[in-house]
Amino acid sequence: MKITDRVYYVGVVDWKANHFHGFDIQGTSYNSYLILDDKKVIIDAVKKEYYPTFIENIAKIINPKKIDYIIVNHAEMDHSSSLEYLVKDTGAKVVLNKVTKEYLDKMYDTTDWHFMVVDSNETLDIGERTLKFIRTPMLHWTDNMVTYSSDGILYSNDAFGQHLATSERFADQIDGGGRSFYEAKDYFASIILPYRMFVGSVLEELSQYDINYICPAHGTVWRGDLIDDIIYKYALWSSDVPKNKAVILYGTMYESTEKIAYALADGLVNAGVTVRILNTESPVNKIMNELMDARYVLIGSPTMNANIYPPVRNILSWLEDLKPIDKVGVAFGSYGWVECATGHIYETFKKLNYKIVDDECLKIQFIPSVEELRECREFGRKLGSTNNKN
Ligand SMILES: Cc1cc2nc3c(=O)[nH]c(=O)nc-3n(C[C@H](O)[C@H](O)[C@H](O)COP(=O)(O)O)c2cc1C
Repeated sequence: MKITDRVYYVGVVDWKANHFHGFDIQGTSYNSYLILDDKKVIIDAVKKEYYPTFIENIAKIINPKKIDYIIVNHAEMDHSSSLEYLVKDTGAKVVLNKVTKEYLDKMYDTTDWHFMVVDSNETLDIGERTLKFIRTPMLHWTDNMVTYSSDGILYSNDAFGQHLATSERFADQIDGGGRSFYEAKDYFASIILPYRMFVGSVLEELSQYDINYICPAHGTVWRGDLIDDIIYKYALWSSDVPKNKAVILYGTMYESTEKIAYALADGLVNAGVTVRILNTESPVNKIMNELMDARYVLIGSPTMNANIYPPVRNILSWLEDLKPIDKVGVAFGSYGWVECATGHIYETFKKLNYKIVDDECLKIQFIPSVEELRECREFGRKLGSTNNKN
């Protein structure tokens, strides 16, 4: 499939992927691009099991033996595990930075591979186009880089990517880009978020280039007005500026904690706060997608075996790792005889430096009464009405 003049999509759409290291997805794609200039270049590869389709896609356009270079922007296996076959079938030189080389040498038998090791800002002339390599370490591995082609194409690897399986190749072809933006946010919230402090300098570096297409390694290609929009979104998502929004997460065995969650939501909505309620067993990427830009995080858990309910503990550990910051934290829950869950939630809030708002009315013995729920509703209303800006 053609992206632009003599640039082709040769990647593979994975329609059936529903899991990606702990995240729930509805398919994805492993994107690879073929540039036909004086030199023939492949940018990034696909997962090993999709190699037959990948090489067939290439062979439909050019004899694979004519490929001169394979650019490897990132060593992660979803892009690299087919390289052993691709290098053998093409005989092409592998262009990568020294960290990526170190990782590939560990992962595969690279004894017979021919390498060209490049550093940030080095260039490679391939005819009419010049490729420039720009290191983007920690977005999202230590080895990442992007490749800018002088015809205005940024091959961004995982940055600006989305887990999305579609027959359309361009973001603007699906809901005017809406679906791609949603999935890009999901991807950012679950994969890029802990490294968001590195995003600003990368965006600044990229601002000096004319970009007509952003071709990521997953999902759809950004072009036209959507380029500025996705760059703006990356700046926004990495800024930690919250909306007047509350995310209420809860686990429950017999729905008492759920009743508290709904009462808190009622109060917050009354105070004009946007509310999202999610069970802690929801996919973590869906939770993080909503939570990332919320001001209030309210987490509820029943007490179970003198401890926190395990599905809630699980989400606390994701929070500690992905580190969404600058939030107001509230813990709540139902218990039978001795309340033990909320202390664990507050421990996480403290680690993340959240402003904690606490009240005894949020710990309820067994099934909440009408009066207890009224108090929770009132708590939610006050929380949303007070200026809790950190
Ligand atoms: C398997 C199990 C273990 C429990 N362990 C405790 C406990 O150690 N301490 C306690 O105070 N309550 C305990 N409870 C009681 C629950 O905390 C109580 O029923 C609470 O209302 C459940 O809230 P939920 O309806 O949101 O699940 C336990 C309940 C179950 C089912």
